[in-house]
Amino acid sequence: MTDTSLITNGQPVLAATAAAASGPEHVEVPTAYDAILLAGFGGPEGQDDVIPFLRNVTRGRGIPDERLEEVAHHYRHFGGVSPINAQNRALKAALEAELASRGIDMPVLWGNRNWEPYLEEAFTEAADKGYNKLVAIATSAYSSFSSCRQYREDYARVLTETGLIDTIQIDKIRQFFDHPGFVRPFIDGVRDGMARAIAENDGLDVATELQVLFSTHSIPSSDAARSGPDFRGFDEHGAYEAQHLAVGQVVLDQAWSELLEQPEHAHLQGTSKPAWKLVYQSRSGPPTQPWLEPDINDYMNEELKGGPTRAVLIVPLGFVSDHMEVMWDLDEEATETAGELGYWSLRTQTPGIDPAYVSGLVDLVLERVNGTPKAERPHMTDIGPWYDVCRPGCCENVRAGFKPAAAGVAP
Ligand SMILES: CC1=C(CCC(=O)O)c2cc3nc(cc4[nH]c(cc5[nH]c(cc1n2)c(C)c5CCC(=O)O)c(CCC(=O)O)c4C)C(CCC(=O)O)=C3C
Ligand SMILES: [Fe+2]
Repeated sequence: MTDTSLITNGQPVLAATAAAASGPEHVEVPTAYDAILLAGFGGPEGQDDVIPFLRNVTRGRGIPDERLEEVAHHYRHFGGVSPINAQNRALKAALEAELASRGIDMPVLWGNRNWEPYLEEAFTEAADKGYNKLVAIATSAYSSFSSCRQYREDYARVLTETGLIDTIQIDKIRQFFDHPGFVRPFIDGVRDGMARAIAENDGLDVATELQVLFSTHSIPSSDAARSGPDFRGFDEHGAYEAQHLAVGQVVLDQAWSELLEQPEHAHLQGTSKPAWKLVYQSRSGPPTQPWLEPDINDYMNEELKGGPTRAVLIVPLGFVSDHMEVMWDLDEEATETAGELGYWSLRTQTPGIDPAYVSGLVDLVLERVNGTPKAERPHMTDIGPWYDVCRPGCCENVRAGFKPAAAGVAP
């Protein structure tokens, strides 16, 4: 008999692992998935889309249109067009090309949480084509409500609304913050960024005058505390902050050692790496609600100002592509703050469609197809490899309350 408390989305998880009371952490049993679901955030593609898009993002929270219009100005500034849909179209094409080049016959369906093409369309297309077992790639690398659980809740909501909850099984690849495919583009960006900082700032003392700012999306502190499974013993900022700190350290260490391998930088042997700091951006919500800090601009204005800093590298560590938060909050605002302080600054690349990232995502899918044992799964921090199946209560939103989620252990 199967234990029905162990469900992905109303269906028993693989029988081989259903015996464990808390469900499987890593599904080490091959699974014949019919298709990949690329699950995106979605973004507006013109001025008329902006408010309807923001209503979707804030669905169920009853935020008045006047307040949404305040948020809309970032989008309005860029003609009402978010770059995110074009980036997901490019990622879908790149995944298809990578799969084809490896001779893997798996279709890629694309659906967004907040804009066309919606998850509804992707699930309906899957059902029409008889694809009943899907493995999801959500375009978000870390553990938190916004970057993990909210996708899973939307799979459950949409499968329920479309009446497909008992037909389609959806699983997900593990959060990939420390997978080498995701980390490699950041290492390349930081290594090359340090080289440029040295080349463009005469006599720069890297150890004291260059700062590496790893930036990620701030989230409410209550979400941070609930990010990841609580039995892992993370501190009050949860898995979200711990994952970023661990990845930032790896990126800087690896970028530094690759820089020193270059003959023109060999003279840096024996000197100290630049200082680095995890900072946050894109805070929203009422000022009374605590969110993760420090904000990247506050950090420069309050901590770096008046010190020896001459150059900053801004590394968008929390982001998979150059979407609106990167283009606005980093390339406009943080870059302006750095300029006002007289700093040279450079924003380094996101993974986008970097070949390492694309092939890493395909490797992550194949882990699930092949049931790769945990011990053989690549991971660059001690925190990973992350779970295939989210743990009970993982990444819950205490503000919004409990909602059912697919692709995890219930509840
Ligand atoms: C952790 C995180 C990621 C993960 C990073 C990743 O996935 O890479 C992410 C991604 C994104 N967030 C995005 C846009 C928005 N996020 C909002 C609101 C919020 N995000 C939050 C967190 C995150 N968000 C939170 C805690 C809120 C407050 C809502 C609440 O209290 O629960 C709002 C509402 C307005 C506002 O509140 O400012 C908008 C418009 C876009 C699209 C960008 C584009 O169009 O290019 C993307 C990819
Ligand atoms: Fe967001």
